[in-house]
Amino acid sequence: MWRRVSSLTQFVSPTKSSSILNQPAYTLKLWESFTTQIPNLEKGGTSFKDRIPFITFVLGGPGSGKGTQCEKIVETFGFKHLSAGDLLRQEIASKSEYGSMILDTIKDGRIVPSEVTIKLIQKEMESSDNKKFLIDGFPRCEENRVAFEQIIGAEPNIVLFFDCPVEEMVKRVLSRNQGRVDDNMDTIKKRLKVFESLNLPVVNYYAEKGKLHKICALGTEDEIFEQVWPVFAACKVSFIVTGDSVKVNLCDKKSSRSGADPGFSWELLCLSWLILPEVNG
Ligand SMILES: Nc1ncnc2c1ncn2[C@@H]1O[C@H](COP(=O)(O)OP(=O)(O)OP(=O)(O)O)[C@@H](O)[C@H]1O
Ligand SMILES: O=c1ccn([C@@H]2O[C@H](COP(=O)(O)O)[C@@H](O)[C@H]2O)c(=O)[nH]1
Ligand SMILES: [Mg+2]
Repeated sequence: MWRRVSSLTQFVSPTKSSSILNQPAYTLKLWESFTTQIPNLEKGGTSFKDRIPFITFVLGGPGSGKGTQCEKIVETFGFKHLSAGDLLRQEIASKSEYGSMILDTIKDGRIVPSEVTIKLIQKEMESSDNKKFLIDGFPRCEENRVAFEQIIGAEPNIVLFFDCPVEEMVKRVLSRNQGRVDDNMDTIKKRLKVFESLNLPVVNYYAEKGKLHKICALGTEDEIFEQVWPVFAACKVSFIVTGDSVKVNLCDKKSSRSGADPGFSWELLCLSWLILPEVNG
């Protein structure tokens, strides 16, 4: 038996709401893709295979902290992290047919052909049980973006953009010390040019579509995550169907955070009215 979740208004904070997530239709779709155990109402069960992926693109210049924040998002919200750069570096390490081309391209700060990168991302997405993906450092240009939509047949639900001053990015990359072939001044200059001329148009495209969440990438890692957290927190609600009742749990990490508000929970409100049939009368 389904029961309407009561007292949802306590979670609703309209003043903090994000424009895109305010739309009921979008919210419903977002919910379907974000929840890991959403009940399949028609079949009366949970269909993991049929779940729609929830895709987050994570964008920002070299050294802006994408990878660092992705680790925190994974830890807190259980996403699968797919760093396009890491996938390409794995190709180099495995000496695959594209390995030397990828190495030359990365050394020169250029962009690897879309088909190569997307094939690697696609393989990871298809083989993952997790359907919530953080795609880090991709798309790098408009051509990447269009090719992803065509090949994967999906658009991102959310786009994060880590906005960082150039001097800070250079400082971070030069002190990264991970032995990357592109962490040197010569390549950094090229990467920054590519970022400005090719990455930023993608960022602007998603801003115009209302999907962009711009994060100020200055500050400590924790301070930055304070801005990232609310973007996902409103979606992180798990359903536990137990017999004739439905429990809704807000993000379990909420109480451990200092001073941040989860933002809003229009999702919960919409769920109350749209998803859960009121069987109990
Ligand atoms: N908020 C921060 N303050 C200071 N240093 C940071 C911060 N966030 C990350 N770093 C450090 O900066 C370096 C670059 O961070 P990270 O690798 O996460 O960036 P990135 O955006 O993934 O870069 P790239 O695009 O080159 O892969 C790392 O050494 C990381 O430890
Ligand atoms: O989608 C992508 C992602 C990366 N590259 C190339 O790899 C390097 C390093 O990428 P990071 O995200 O900084 O790890 C990047 O400069 C490009 O040369 C790519 O071509 N396409
Ligand atoms: Mg990175």
